Amino acid sequence: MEKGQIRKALSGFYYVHSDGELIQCRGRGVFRNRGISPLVGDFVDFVVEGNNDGTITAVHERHNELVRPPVANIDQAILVFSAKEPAFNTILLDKFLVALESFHIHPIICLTKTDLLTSEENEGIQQYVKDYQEIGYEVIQTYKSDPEILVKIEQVLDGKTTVLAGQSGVGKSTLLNTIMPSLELKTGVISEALGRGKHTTRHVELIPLAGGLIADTPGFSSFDFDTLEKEELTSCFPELQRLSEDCKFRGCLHLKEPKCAVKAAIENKEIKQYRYDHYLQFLQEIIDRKPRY
Ligand SMILES: Nc1nc2c(ncn2[C@@H]2O[C@H](COP(=O)(O)OP(=O)(O)OP(=O)(O)O)[C@@H](O)[C@H]2O)c(=O)[nH]1
Ligand SMILES: [Zn+2]
Repeated sequence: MEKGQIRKALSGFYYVHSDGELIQCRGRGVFRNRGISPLVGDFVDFVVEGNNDGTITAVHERHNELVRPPVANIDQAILVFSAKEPAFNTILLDKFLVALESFHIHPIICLTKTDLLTSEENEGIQQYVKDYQEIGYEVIQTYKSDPEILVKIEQVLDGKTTVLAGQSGVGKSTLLNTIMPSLELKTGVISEALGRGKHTTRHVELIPLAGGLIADTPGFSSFDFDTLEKEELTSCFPELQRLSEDCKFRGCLHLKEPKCAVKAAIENKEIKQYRYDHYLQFLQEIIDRKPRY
């Protein structure tokens, strides 16, 4: 029995990477019966049968998985956000950050379309960049055909499995094409109107790049708070999480509890008011959510 990782799935075959080779494997019938379907990114056991062919016999436990693109065991996401067109929006940014944190996918913020900013607009944006860097997020700034982009993200990609995430039109495909010109993804096509993205016919593949793996299909373009519990929200805001260790009560939601370190930090202007406001807004969305049965 051998071990490897599924790097690509196509027409009923899984291409398992093992010892520097790609072995074409079939899934076993048992997967279909149990409703498990192997995903790109899965670490698997397989048996070799004949010349570079094999059968997957077991799928190892997943660290996480995404639906769009369908890929498992992701370390990090490059969260693509445009500085303009569509406008930079901290609520949406925080929503994506919370989503990724809740999936245990490390977010890296990539600000695109910086070429569209006037110097005045850029000043405003740079203030936000500073805010997010102070929280601890890495922020990469770039624009279409930025000749420096690979240098900027090389270190980030090294040793990690990365996906690109972000809302429609922010430049995800443009960025992927710049770092991997051989992909030739279509850009600027508004396809969501038909209810199906232009990427649905593409098969996701994990491609080696700069010492890591990157999913060739961007995705993860929206998120609601369906699966998040209100007690988990603090941990999705790194600066609140750090402070909450000093809150008097375990499970403090930082609303009106006495001796709350988060409220104190707001008073002292140690953390940004808008981040706390977004925390409150998301908390309310979770509280108002219809119970799931
Ligand atoms: N001016 C400018 N335009 C850009 C930049 N990046 C992307 N665009 C344009 O923005 C539009 C959308 O870019 P895409 O790369 O298709 O965006 P996307 O995030 O892949 O969009 P979806 O596939 O809908 O999710 C295209 O017309 C791009 O040419 C940039 O840095 N500067
Ligand atoms: Zn508190």
